[in-house]
Amino acid sequence: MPITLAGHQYGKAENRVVRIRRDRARHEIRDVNVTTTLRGDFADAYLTGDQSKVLPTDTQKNTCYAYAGEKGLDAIEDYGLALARHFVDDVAPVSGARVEIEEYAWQRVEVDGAGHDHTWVRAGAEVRTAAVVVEGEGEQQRSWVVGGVKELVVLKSTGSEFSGFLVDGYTTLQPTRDRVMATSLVANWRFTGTDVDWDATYTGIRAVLLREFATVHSLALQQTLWHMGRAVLAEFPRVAEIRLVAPNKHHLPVDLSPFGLDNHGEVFHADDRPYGLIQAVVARDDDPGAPQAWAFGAGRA
Ligand SMILES: O=c1[nH]c(=O)c2[nH]c(=O)[nH]c2[nH]1
Repeated sequence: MPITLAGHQYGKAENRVVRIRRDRARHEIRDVNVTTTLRGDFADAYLTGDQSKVLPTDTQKNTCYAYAGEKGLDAIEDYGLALARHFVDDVAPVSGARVEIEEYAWQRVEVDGAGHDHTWVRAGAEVRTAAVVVEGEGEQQRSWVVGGVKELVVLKSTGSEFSGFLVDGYTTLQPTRDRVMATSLVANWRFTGTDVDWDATYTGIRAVLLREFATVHSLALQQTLWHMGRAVLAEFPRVAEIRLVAPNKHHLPVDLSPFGLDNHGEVFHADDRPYGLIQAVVARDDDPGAPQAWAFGAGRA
């Protein structure tokens, strides 16, 4: 019975790196979670137990910390590119590297109307993300950068309806012209290149996603996602494609009539599960696509 090792990759997941610039009165903080994944000439480690080509995952962890110290840690996309290029360029058996980063934002504590120099409070629930892939050597080398945000939790208390849907013998849902719509958005956008003002683009895309969620009168979460994705592509020429995943966090009006009360559409049960899961990929017509950019590791989709 012929059996082959059909695929492999390995790396260090979730290196928690905090870089604080303390060489000035006003400190700066960057707080990230980094996952490295290497592909290459590593089959022997699986097939015969020969480790001679294996760069230990412990070394990969050390490299994440060393690069934060040596090269600094500013935009996570740049940090990811530097790490991925290092593994591919400087470690012989590595033919491809993928670096995934989550960033936790901190906001300066306000004291007497001013942001404190060295004290922060965690900002927002959402997490900025980046996934960088570098493959190949020299002239043949190619890179892909996917920026993103996850756990961007939003809710609108009107301006959303859901009606006119297909009805069959199992349908019980009543159409509504006015409902609460809420989601915990995951958005990932693939850049056309690496010459990008990463921080400004992140701030801009986040703002466009929120603006569209707020201002589109929604006939369905599907339509809202389409408007969000289309607006990002229209306003950010360096984005080739955006992928959106939105759990529909249902808010169900509670029947208060047993208590002799009218609800007036104001009291809801925030349902935990099940939830609708609505997804969209919005891309430019002339974009050839890049499946290499999307192979997420670290057990995450
Ligand atoms: O925005 C929605 N899209 C759906 O596909 C759907 N299905 C459902 O039951 N509620 C909703 N809401």
